[in-house]
Amino acid sequence: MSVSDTIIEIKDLSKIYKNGAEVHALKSVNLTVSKGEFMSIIGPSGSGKSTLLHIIGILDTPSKGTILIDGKDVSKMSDSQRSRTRNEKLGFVFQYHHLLPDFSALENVMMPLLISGKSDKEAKNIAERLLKDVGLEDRLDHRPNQLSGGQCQRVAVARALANNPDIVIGDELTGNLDTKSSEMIYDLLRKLNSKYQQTFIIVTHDPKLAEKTDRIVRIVDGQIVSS
Ligand SMILES: Nc1ncnc2c1ncn2[C@@H]1O[C@H](COP(=O)(O)OP(=O)(O)OP(=O)(O)O)[C@@H](O)[C@H]1O
Repeated sequence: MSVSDTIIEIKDLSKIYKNGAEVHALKSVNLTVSKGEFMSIIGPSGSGKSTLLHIIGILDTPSKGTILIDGKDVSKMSDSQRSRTRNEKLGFVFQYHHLLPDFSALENVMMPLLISGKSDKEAKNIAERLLKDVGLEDRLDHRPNQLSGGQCQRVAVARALANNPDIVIGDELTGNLDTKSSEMIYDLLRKLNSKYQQTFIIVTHDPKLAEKTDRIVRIVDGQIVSS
């Protein structure tokens, strides 16, 4: 693998939470992720999956070790550089969709594009294309309460892709959905991964869903035990 194929490089990374009893949530984790990988992180409850995902998403900082995103050391960045990198390079989908209830599907996907300075017309074109990609071209004007749970998550996926991030992160993104809708979302992610060549990193409890990804990273007690 050449250096330019690497999008995330994690070296000797540890996370210790110190509120009350010390918890060693991650212990000397090493992980290299290539551009365009479709990867899942699995492991028992409390094993450190979300902690690792939050550090990759620049939502949290390691206690020790380094994380390079696209060759840049995130641990050495100022707060404003961290925010900029997060906005430019990362897209997020969480267990709950966090869509704005008073806005339509189209407006929810347009929102991050308008915030990043796109014109109304550009934002609308991109949002329409992405909502078509997730199979919701006939639901553009529906608000979240007029959509099913699976459809809301599909809007959330379209919104995460709006600013064309290099890395899309999903934390138990199908945790509230039934098996059929969950599988549909994973098949959709696979399709988007092939179409846009973005890197997908998804935390899940469900080994059957993880099987749908190209690489499974298994964490037990803060350590990667297989990859
Ligand atoms: N903010 C925090 N403060 C203190 N301890 C924390 C904090 N967040 C997580 N932990 C602890 O760190 C460990 C790893 O938690 P983490 O949420 O990363 O696990 P997880 O594998 O994602 O679990 P789950 O599958 O149940 O969501 C756990 O023991 C947890 O109690």
